[in-house]
Amino acid sequence: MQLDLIGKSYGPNQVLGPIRLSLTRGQRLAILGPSGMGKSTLLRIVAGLDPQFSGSITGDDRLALIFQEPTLLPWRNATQNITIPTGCSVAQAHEWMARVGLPAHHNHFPRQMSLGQQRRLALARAFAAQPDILLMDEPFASLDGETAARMIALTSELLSGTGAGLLLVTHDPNEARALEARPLRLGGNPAQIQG
Ligand SMILES: Nc1ncnc2c1ncn2[C@@H]1O[C@H](COP(=O)(O)OP(=O)(O)OP(=O)(O)O)[C@@H](O)[C@H]1O
Repeated sequence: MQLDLIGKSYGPNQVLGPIRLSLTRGQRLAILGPSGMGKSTLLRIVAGLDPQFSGSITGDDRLALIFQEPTLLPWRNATQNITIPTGCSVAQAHEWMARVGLPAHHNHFPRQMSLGQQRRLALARAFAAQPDILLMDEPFASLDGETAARMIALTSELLSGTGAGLLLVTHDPNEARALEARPLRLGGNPAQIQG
């Protein structure tokens, strides 16, 4: 994936300036910066969710996206939350659930699962899509320290096991360090990557 961003504005407000990013399988990058700096805006552009920017994105990598909220389907059980969006088989969904530590939750609905379990299900769903690059927007926020540390370790293990790359958006440099992601700090107005 190669991003050549010239700029991104919301109406008259230019949020992002020129930014070049390139990322491939096996590489890990973290976009750091304070609240409101444009981190989520940048990730949404990379994810293809926001076509309204000037510049270009090239590459045919398969992407999977994880937001802060697990964004699960409330009326589908855990297995269907993986099979429906990814098109994988039930057996594959169950295998991913086992890998994230949810072997006994096949028929649970999201509301019957803790936030930490829902996050693990979202992680299983993302990997079931067999991404080349995983895009994550503050995925460990609002988890207690121990749960966040376990999720980070699990994410790192699955990235290494599958060879997927990572683009992580976070305000927390410790998360980037724990995931061995190269930190890129957004700053300035409009925001760019600072030296
Ligand atoms: N849909 C929108 N319309 C107008 N302005 C927006 C929109 N989305 C974001 N912005 C503005 O763009 C700027 C960057 O927002 P963004 O959410 O990308 O920042 P962030 O670094 O991800 O912040 P946070 O860490 O708080 O999530 C902010 O000033 C925000 O108010």
